[in-house]
Order: sequence, then structure tokens, then C-alpha cells
Amino acid sequence: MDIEVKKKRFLKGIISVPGDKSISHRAVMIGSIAEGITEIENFLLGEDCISTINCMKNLGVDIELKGTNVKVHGKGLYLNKSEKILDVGNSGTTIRLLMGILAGQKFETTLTGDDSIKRRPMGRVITPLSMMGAKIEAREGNFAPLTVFGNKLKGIYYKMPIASAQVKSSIMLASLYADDKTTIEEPYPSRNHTELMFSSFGAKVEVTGTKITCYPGYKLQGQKIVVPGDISSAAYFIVAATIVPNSEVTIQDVNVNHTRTGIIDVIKEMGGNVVLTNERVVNNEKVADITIKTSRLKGIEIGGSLIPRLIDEIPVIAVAAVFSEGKTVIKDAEELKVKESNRINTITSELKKMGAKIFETEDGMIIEGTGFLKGNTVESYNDHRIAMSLWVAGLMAEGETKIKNAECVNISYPDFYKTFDML
Ligand SMILES: O=C(O)C1=C[C@@H](OP(=O)(O)O)[C@@H](O)[C@H](O)C1
Ligand SMILES: C=C(OP(=O)(O)O)C(=O)O
Repeated sequence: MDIEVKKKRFLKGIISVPGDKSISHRAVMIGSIAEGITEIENFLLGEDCISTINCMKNLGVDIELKGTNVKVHGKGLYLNKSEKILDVGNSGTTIRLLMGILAGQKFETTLTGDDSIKRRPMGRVITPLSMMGAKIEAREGNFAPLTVFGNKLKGIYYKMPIASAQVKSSIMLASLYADDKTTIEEPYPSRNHTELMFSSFGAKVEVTGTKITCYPGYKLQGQKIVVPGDISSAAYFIVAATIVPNSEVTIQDVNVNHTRTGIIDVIKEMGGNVVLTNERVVNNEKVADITIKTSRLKGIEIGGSLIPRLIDEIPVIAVAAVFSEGKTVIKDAEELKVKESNRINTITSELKKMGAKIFETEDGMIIEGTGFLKGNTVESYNDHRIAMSLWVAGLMAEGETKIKNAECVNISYPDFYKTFDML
């Protein structure tokens, strides 16, 4: 499907965004290996999270879905062997986290996914899981399809070469099956939803600085989880309401966990007007309403420990940078090359087609803020974050912008275009 977007004169309204993708995946997976029932409210009905539900069902977990309510009948740590090859679709989180659970099972499981998943590196989880005792056979040692042969696992100390919540969470899930404690050291803190959820389910986790230690042998007990709104989905409205003139938008009930709020810090540092109200804690996670008003932005430098706190928001930050005064430099973001698309390359090439002065670098991009884009036909590369970022760019472009293969927003935000049209 192609979609057309036109320049907007203003954006005004109060909205909410769908449930957080990271928390939705984790609630189903951790609920599946817990004891008793886990009830999830405001689950994200995006294709990625549906892939997680389908995989867990194939592993013998009874899961009921009614609207955005999910009831998971936990099986405890040990699942049933799947009759089928598990298909994770487009979801990196599903395959990598699931590998951690499968490493400790008493059977083997083969996992595969779409063309994008088959290009994404799995060696980053194969290495630590193998150190724990798992046996994993992957195409070229690094790619799906791959088979995880469950085994008896041992606790390890692992210093992660990259800040990745998926790698960390995969090891943490495997640590539940180990004979001793496991410690993971991160170069920078990445999103900590697994740590917070382990604690609420009754597992023992200790965090000191960038070290996380997990202990096996604690019973996980099913919980009631209300999933807060996804700040990665809110990011498109935060940027759009900042750059489209005469705008004021409030987004209710958004997860504002510090490991996820890099987008708010960046927009504020650029000069944006973003205010959090009604702050509270739900299931160990911070939640707030976010109000954004149009502002004049200036270019800044973004890198280091900020990167894992806004990794999925970088394509839309590039759009904000086009409408800022001066130069924005994004560095230390090589991880973008191994997402659903090579996001450094895809966002750069498409914004260039719209007239942006944006340049690809080895580990990020440089954007000269020109304050101007022109409509053109652009490609999503079947990457939901690229499609949504180009939509925001289209709201500010002169003339009409046509986004090709725009239906990929279903991965994380099926009602994305509809919600924007309401403002
Ligand atoms: O753990 C998670 O839920 C996620 C972690 C991030 O990936 P990495 O761990 O590869 O950085 C992020 O890009 C992805 O959208 C979701
Ligand atoms: C990178 C993403 O997800 P995943 O790694 O789960 O495919 C994303 O949602 O931007």
C-alpha cells in the first residue's frame, strides 16, 4: 500500500498511543514461564507482538486475546516442544529473547522470520548463550533460520560488547535456567523493562551501575500488567507537534522510564517545549502525560550513552534536525545498520529525495538544518520506523509526499495514520 501525506498547518488534540512494544513482548514471554495467570491490559496489537503470542502458543502456552486484553496461562519454566518451526516475522525482540528461554528447555526449536530478520545478526546472542551451555546452529553461525538445542545451563559473567536490551534480556531469561547466578555488564544502560518485570514477578535481580545480576531458583508468579503507551510511538507526535506551526498535542499515559526518554531530552536540548504531567508508577514503570507545543529548534550533537535511550527514535530525530537551525550530528549509532533496514542509509537516502541536506557517516549522520522539504515519492523499505518518520517529514513538506509500502506501520502502530488524521 502507498499512502499520501500533505503539508499540515497545525496539529491540535489529546491522544493516546498504543501499548509499549518492549513491555508487551516481555509480559507475554515472562507470563508464559511464570506460574499461574498473567493478565495483560493495553497489549500492543502490532504484528511483532502477535508473533510473540503465536510462538508462545506453539510452545504449548494457552493464551487468550480479547481486544487489547491478554490472558496468559503460565506453564512454569518448562514449555512443550513445538510441532512447527517458529516464525518470528519481522521481530528482532521476539527471536532474541525467545532464544534465551529456549536455551534452557529440554528440546530443540527451530526459529525463522521474514527477509529482514534473516539478515539481522544473531551471533550477539549465540555467543553468550553458548557460554552458558546452549547449543545453537545458525546459518553461517550468525543468521536465522537457526536451531536452539535446549541444555542444562550454567551461570556466567558476561561483558557485553554492545549496549543491547535484546542481548541483555536474552541472557537474563536464560539465567533463570542456570545452576548459579549470572552477571551481565553493559557498556551503557539499555532499556531495563526485563529487570523491572523480573522483580514484579518475584525473580531476584540486583542492579549496580551497569551490572545486572540474576539469580535462578526464585518462583515467578503471574501478575496483572497494565502496559503503558509506547514512547517510541509517541516520538512521532512529539517531533511533529514541535515542528508543525501552531501545534499543541497531549499524549496520555506514556511510559517515561529513564532508559527510554532520550527523545524528550534531545527535543528539550534542541529548544523544544515538552512538559510531563500526571507522573506516576504502574507495575514498576514510570508513566506520564506529555504535552508538546511548537518551538524553534537548534541543531545539537547526539551520541554516547544517549544512543541506547533513543535508538529507535533516531530516524524521526533526523526529521526534527532538518527543521532546526544549524547542524545536528548523530554519532555512535552504528547499531542502526542492523535494524529492520540499515536506518542510517534508508532515512538519509529518502530525506535526500525530499531535498534535505543530510549526510551518512560511518556511525550516524550529519544534518544541516534548512527548514525546508519538498514532497516526493519515497520508500519505507518495509521498515515501520522509516515509514512513520517520512510521514512526519511529509507533514512539513511543500506539495505531496507519497510513501511506498506504507502498511509496515502495522508492525508497531496499526492506527498510526488514523491517529494523525484526528489531530
Ligand atoms: O529489547 C527491546 O525490546 C528492544 C531493544 C532495542 O534493540 P537492541 O537491543 O538491538 O538495541 C530496540 O531497538 C528494539 O526496538 C526493542
Ligand atoms: C528495532 C526494532 O524492533 P525489533 O528489533 O524488535 O525488530 C524497532 O521496533 O524499531
